Amino acid sequence: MKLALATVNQTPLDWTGNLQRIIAATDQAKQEGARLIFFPELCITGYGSEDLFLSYWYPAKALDQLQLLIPHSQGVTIAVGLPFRIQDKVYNTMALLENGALKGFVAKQFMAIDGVHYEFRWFTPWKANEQIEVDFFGAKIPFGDITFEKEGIHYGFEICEDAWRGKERPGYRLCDRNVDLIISPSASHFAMGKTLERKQLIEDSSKIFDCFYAYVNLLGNESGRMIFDGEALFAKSGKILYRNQLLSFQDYQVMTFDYKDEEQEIAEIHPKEWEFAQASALGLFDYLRKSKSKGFVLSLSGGADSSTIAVLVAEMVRRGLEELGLQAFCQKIGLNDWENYSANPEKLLVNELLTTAYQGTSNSSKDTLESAQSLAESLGAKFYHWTIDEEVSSYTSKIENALGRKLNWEKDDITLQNIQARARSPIIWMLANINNALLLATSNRSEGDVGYTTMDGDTSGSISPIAAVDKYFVLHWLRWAEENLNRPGLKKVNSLQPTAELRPSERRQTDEKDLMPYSLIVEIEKLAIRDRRSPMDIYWLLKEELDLNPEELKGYVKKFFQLWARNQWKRERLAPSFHLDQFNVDPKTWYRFPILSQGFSEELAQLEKA
Ligand SMILES: Nc1ncnc2c1ncn2[C@@H]1O[C@H](COP(=O)(O)OP(=O)(O)OC[C@H]2O[C@@H]([n+]3cccc(C(=O)O)c3)[C@H](O)[C@@H]2O)[C@@H](O)[C@H]1O
Ligand SMILES: Nc1ncnc2c1ncn2[C@@H]1O[C@H](COP(=O)(O)OP(=O)(O)OP(=O)(O)O)[C@@H](O)[C@H]1O
Ligand SMILES: NC(=O)CC[C@H](N)C(=O)O
Repeated sequence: MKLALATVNQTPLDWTGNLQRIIAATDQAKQEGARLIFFPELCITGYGSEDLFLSYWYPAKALDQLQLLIPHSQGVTIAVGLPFRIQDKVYNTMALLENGALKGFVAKQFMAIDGVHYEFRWFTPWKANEQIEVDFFGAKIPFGDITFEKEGIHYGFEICEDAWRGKERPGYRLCDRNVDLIISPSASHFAMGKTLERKQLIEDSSKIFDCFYAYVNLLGNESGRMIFDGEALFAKSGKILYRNQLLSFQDYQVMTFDYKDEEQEIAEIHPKEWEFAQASALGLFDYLRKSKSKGFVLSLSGGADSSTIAVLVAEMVRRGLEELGLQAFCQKIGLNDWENYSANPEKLLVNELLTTAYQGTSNSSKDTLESAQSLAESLGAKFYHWTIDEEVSSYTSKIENALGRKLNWEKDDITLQNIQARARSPIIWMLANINNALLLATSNRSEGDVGYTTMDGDTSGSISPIAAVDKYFVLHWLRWAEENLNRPGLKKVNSLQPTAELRPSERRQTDEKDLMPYSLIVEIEKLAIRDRRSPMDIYWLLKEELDLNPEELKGYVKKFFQLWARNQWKRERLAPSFHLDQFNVDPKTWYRFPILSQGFSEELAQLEKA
C-alpha cells in the first residue's frame, strides 16, 4: 500500500485557500496511488490562528470546512488537523476521513508550551486512554485517544508535542496496542539545526516502538513570525527511509512512497548558513505575498545588517525563481506581466522588488557609500542616494532656538546621534508608501539585547527580518555568503568594521567600542537568556572559560544586564521578526521580561563584591 505525507502552506482565515491546497494535495496523492494521506497539525485553520481559537465561531467554521473535505476522501483515507470545541474547552485534533465518511477525531494529549509555543492559552490536553463520542452534524463520531486500521495496517497518532514528551508520550501506549505505524502531524517551528533534532527523534521513535514512524510538518511563513519547514520523514526500526528537501516555495508538497519499501531516499541536510538563507527567503516571500505588498524598501548603509537583508531579498528572488520558475513566481506575488522580466529574471525582479537608499550625513564615510552602492548594483536593486544633513540641522536649530543654546558633542552626544537615525525614517517611510512596499528594519538580536538602536529611527519598519539572529552570526554569514552564494558585491561590505557612523569621524565610533565585543554579547546572552542564568553564575562560568581580566568581565556582565533591563520597552516595539535560531529575545514569542523593573540592582551589587 502507498501512503502520502502532504505539507501545506496555510494562512489563518484563508478558509477557501487552505481547503483548496488540502484538496489539491489529496488529488495529487491519489494520482500517485496513495491510499493513506496524512496532513499536518491544525492545517484546516493554520497553527498560528492565535486567540481566534478561543472563539465559538472559529472552531465551528473549521468543522464546516471539514465537512466540505469529506467527499474528497472517496477511495482514500485522509487525516487533517483542526480545533474542536466541546463546551468551554477547545481541543487540538486530527480528523480521520475515509471513503466519504468521518471516522473519528484524535485529540492532542500534551501542549507545546516552550519557547514560541503557548498552546495552554487555547487548548486543553486530552487524557490518555479516554474515548468519547461527539456530535458532528447529527452523527455520533468517536473522539479522543483512538487508533485506526486500514487493510491490515493498525495506526495511531502522536500530535506534534505528544512525540517530544519522553517517557510520558502516547507512543508507548500505541506500542502496547500493537500499532504498525505511528504518524506525527506537526506544526513545529523552524530553527537552524532543528532538523537534526527531529531526525534523531523520529529515528529513535521508530526504534523504541519498533514500527513505521511518519512525520509531517506545516510549511512556510504562515502568520508572520514562525516559519515552518514542511519536513516529511519516514522511518522504520531506527532507520530513516525518507526525508524531503525543506523550506519549499510551493503551496503544497506531496511525498508518496510504498509502505514497507525499505529503500532510502534522503534529501541533503544543509549547513546552518544555508538554512538561514532559505528560511529567511521563504519567510520574506510569504510575508510579501500574504500582506499583498508590492515589494521592499531598505535604508542601505553598506554596513553588515542592512547588507544582509538586501542579500536575503535577492536570495528570495533567486531561490523562488529556481523552484517555481518565472511565471509561477510572478503570479504568486501578484505580478501579472511576468514576460517583462524574462530577459534577465533574477536581476529584473530584484530591481522590481527591492528599493534601497543610502542616506548620508557629514559623519558618513566614502567607504560605506561605495559599499552600499556596489552591493545594490551587483544585486540589481534600485539605489538612491541623498544626504539628510539639511533635515538634521533643521531639527537641531529649532531645538537650539527653543533652548537658547547650541548643542554639542560633549554634552549632547546621544541626542545628536539619535536625530540622525530619526531623520532617515520619514523619508524612507515615504518611499515605502509610494511603492506600497514593506519597509525592512535592520535590527539584529545583539542590538535588541542592549537597545543599541534609535527608537523610531533605525527601528522603523514593517518587519525586522534579522532581529532573531546575533550580530556575530550576521558577520560570519556575510563572509560565508560572499563565497558560497556567489555574491561578489559583498566584498566591500565584508572589509568594513561595524560602525553606526553617528558621531563625527574625529570621535571615531565602532559598535564594539560603544558596547563590548560582539562575541561577548553572544556568550552572555546565551547564558542569561537561553539558559536563564543569574549575573553571578554567568560571571563565574565565563571567568573559567574566557581569558579576560575579571574586573573587565564583571564590567561587561553588568553592562549587559543593565542595558537588557532598561531596554525591554524597545524589544516590545521592534517590528515583527522571524524566529530563526534556537532562541530569540522577542517578547511576543520567546522571552518575556517586565517592562519596568529594578534592573538587577541587588544582583549586580553582589557581583561587584565577588
Ligand atoms: N522604560 C522606558 N519605557 C519607555 N520609554 C523609555 C524608557 N526608558 C527610556 N525611554 C525613552 O527612551 C528614549 C531613549 O531611547 P532612544 O531615543 O531610542 O535612544 P537611546 O537608547 O538613549 O540611544 C540610542 C543608542 O543606540 C545607538 N544607536 C543608535 C542608532 C543606530 C545605531 C547603530 O548601530 O547604527 C546605534 C546609539 O549610539 C545610542 O547608544 C528616552 O528619551 C525615553 O523617551
Ligand atoms: N548612511 C546610511 N544610509 C542609509 N541607511 C543608513 C545609513 N546609516 C545607517 N542607516 C540605517 O540605520 C541602520 C542601523 O545602522 P547599523 O549601523 O546598526 O547597521 P548597519 O550599518 O547595517 O550595520 P553595521 O552596524 O554593521 O555597520 C542601518 O542598517 C540602515 O538601515
Ligand atoms: N506544535 C507543537 O506541538 C510543537 C512541539 C515541539 N516542541 C516542536 O517544536 O516541534
